[in-house]
Amino acid sequence: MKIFLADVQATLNLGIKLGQTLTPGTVILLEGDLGAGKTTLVQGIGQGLGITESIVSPTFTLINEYTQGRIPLYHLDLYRLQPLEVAGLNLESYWEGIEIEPGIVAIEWAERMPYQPESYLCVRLSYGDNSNRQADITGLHCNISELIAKI
Ligand SMILES: Nc1ncnc2c1ncn2[C@@H]1O[C@H](COP(=O)(O)OP(=O)(O)OP(=O)(O)O)[C@@H](O)[C@H]1O
Repeated sequence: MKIFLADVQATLNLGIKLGQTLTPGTVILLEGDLGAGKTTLVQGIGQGLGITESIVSPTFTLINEYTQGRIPLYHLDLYRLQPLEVAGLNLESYWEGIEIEPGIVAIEWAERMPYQPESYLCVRLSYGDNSNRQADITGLHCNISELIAKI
């Protein structure tokens, strides 16, 4: 499904709806060029979850965890890593909920993952004309039609 995002608020609004709708254990793979709007979407997800802390890209910390919302938000950014380094991170523990409370796992630069979870939502953001953006939402083994009906 393709969604036109006319401005920053439209990107935030999409994230807000996702944050209000998604269930614990959902993995969102975020793809798109530099500045395509990945972090903005996660900021919207945070708002939708009721997180009031400011959400910044974890480019250097790799993972930021926010636990004050409806369910936890785990925000990862793989930009600085090579696939082999990603492979050593044991990211599965985030979506399998091992030793953590299950939440939403949002992964920026998911293209760098050498493997993917068994089920996920993928949001690919791209530049449109006049500096707007487009989101292309796909999914694997997740009920995407039910989700899309809600957003
Ligand atoms: N729909 C939109 N239309 C126009 N500008 C937008 C839209 N969505 C987000 N932006 C703006 O694009 C800029 C980059 O957004 P953001 O930082 O979220 O991108 P990013 O994909 O996370 O970048 P990076 O790859 O560098 O981490 C920000 O200034 C943001 O406000």
